[in-house]
Amino acid sequence: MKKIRVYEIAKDLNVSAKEIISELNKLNIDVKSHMSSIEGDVIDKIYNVFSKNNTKKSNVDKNSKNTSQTKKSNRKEKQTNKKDKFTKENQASKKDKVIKDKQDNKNKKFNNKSQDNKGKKTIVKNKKTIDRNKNKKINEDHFKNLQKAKPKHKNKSKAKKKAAETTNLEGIVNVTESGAIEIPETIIVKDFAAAIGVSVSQVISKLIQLGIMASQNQELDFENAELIGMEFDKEIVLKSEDEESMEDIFDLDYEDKEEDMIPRPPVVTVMGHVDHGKTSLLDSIRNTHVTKKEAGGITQHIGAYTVRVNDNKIVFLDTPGHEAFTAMRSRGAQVTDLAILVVAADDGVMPQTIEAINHAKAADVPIIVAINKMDKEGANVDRIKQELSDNGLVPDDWGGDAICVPVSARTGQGIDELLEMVATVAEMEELKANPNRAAVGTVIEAQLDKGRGPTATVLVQKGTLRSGDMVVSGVSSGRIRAMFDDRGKKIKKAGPSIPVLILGLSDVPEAGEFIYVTKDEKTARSYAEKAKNLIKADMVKSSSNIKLDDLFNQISDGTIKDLNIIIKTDVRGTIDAVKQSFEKLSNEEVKVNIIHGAVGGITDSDVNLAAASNAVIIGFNVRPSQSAIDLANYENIDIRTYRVIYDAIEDIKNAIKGMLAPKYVEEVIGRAEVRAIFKVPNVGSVAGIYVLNGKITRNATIRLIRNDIVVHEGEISSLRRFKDDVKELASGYEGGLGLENYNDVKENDILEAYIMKEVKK
Ligand SMILES: Nc1nc2c(ncn2[C@@H]2O[C@H](COP(=O)(O)OP(=O)(O)OP(=O)(O)O)[C@@H](O)[C@H]2O)c(=O)[nH]1
Repeated sequence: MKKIRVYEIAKDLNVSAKEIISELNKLNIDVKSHMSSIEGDVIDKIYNVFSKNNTKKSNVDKNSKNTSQTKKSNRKEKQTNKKDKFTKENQASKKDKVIKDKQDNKNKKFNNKSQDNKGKKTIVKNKKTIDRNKNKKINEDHFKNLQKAKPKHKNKSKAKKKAAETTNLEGIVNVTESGAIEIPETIIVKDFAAAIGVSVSQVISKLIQLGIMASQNQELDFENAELIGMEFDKEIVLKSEDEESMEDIFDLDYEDKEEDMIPRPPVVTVMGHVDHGKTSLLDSIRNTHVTKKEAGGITQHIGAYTVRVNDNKIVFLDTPGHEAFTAMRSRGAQVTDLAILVVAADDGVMPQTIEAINHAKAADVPIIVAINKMDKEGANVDRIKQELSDNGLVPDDWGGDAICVPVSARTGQGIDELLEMVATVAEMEELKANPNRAAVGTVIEAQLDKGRGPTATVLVQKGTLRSGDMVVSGVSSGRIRAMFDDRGKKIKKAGPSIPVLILGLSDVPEAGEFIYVTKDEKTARSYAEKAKNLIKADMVKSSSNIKLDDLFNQISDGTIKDLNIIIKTDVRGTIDAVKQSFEKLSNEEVKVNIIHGAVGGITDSDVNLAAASNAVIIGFNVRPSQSAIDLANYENIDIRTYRVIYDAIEDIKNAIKGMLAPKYVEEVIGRAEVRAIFKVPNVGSVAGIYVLNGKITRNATIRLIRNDIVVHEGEISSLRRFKDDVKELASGYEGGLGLENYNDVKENDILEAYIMKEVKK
């Protein structure tokens, strides 16, 4: 039988899930949350309660079946419904009132700048005729431009570029042969206004009439854009994805000629098991102290440092060591020319040592082993060499090709020799790059700095990066406002293999993402915009996947329970690390899914996603906005924030314990004797009791024992001491006790109180 979730009906009826639940409860139908589902005639009943017309209901039917209809026709239908709502908004029907009340409440609750929609609507109405005439003129001019820019020849990208020069919306908007305007899944309000050739304020006014408060820089989804388009008599269609790669379209990278290449410094990653001394080794090499400053004493972020050995430079990436950072570490190995594998001489080859060996091997990166903590008692080089051999890394003095150097980060023993080995191996690798070209690099780490905005550590790989260059990395673009080297010194340029911290990006880029210098601002912006739309489309896809049959069926079958998590962090690299750690907590009964991860504070849209997919939100070093907190309270969404990953893992572990089908055992907490019976009008019998042992609590279940036989079992309806309601009565006290739906209590009966206690697995 077809099932529909409460929130889906709420959405369709445009009322809150709470209202639906309360109506269902009135109908004696037991539903607990917006994720509960109802079926059969209950669906009809609830639609009747809300006096819904049949068209709407059949929409939900169709959506829930989700079979034959294409996405496009669904959209069309929804659009027609919305359009109806939109144009008939002044009719004071009951439904409209519900919608409006809800909207007003929402605005009051979640939008600090609550506005008087009514007033605005009147103004818009009066201006409507004038606006329409004005629009006509703007539209005609605009369309002339767009039509002019419409591709007339076969060379797609050239035509696109030309179109963009006129519309300044390259990569975002196109005009089809039939004159329809192609837009992506989401579009910025001001871009949309430009695309349809009306003023931004006109679009915003229409949005307000739809109950959407949006500024010119906010995003509009396709459905609303389509609706607004109709108001201006424009056909809006969804743009199909390009198959050409973004880098090709924007002409951002190319192969260098051999004769342009010159030697560059090696980039080295230090890897190894937790606490084997990676940070200490780098400290010893750089002679600074990093460990003390780190939260929880664990290296959380990738840093990069340049050191000088004789006349050569070596660049070190300080990759974090704990298992939680496996994903980041593997990224580190990909930009790396050489890996130093730290193995503590007193501890030996451990799981993460093996993992590190595999990462380096997969990336085809040579490994130098630093056998650390040689100053410690119990340091045993031969044992370590044996263990390395057992794991496919045969030391050179044992006939293999793995160079092993015994060191001590504490005393400095062997450090010079280690660096010399690095320089020698790097020389054999003949590492080269062309410094005279537009720079291409990789983002090693990125974060949101309170004072300076988005910052990124970039490892330049080709060309020379300069302060003032226009760059783009995924969705983030901007002109480099300032550039610093690894010692915090402001610099003007950086060549191949040099790590730099850059300021001036629009957003926090993703660690592991390429960063390109572009010829101008327009190219960078268009690239970033396109990347944003691609990601958004992916997110829409993946979030709707979560809501669909798969998950739903799995949960309702009871074959699997899912814990969905949304992660928000201050640093991009943490997302993958946390994702891995959390997903490892999955077991046979609970599956942990990270459904979304992003950098930045916890916003309303995170809460909405959590509500739609029944997820909890976990933040690292970020906080929810006030409106997200309000919305989360309203939607009953759990938001948890942490500073250290391990605390979060601990909490999730416990949450999982709670989610595992709990086992309960009965625990008797006390006994009382009935010494008198009182008849209370409108209430029934109340037993005057004396607590013999333990205690009687208000939430306990009572077993009524008469002559050693259980004659009744049930809940307590009242528990009093003198005239006051109490939560419990302790041993030796007297009081009054009423039993739910039971009046046949007799003197000398024994009341045994018990609770059901969960047994943790
Ligand atoms: N005796 C001795 N102790 C060392 C040496 N190197 C590191 N340690 C100690 O080992 C502990 C771990 O060192 P870290 O440098 O933090 O290890 P790590 O591998 O960077 O650890 P994570 O960042 O947590 O992965 C610290 O207490 C260091 O003082 C060494 O050569 N000799």
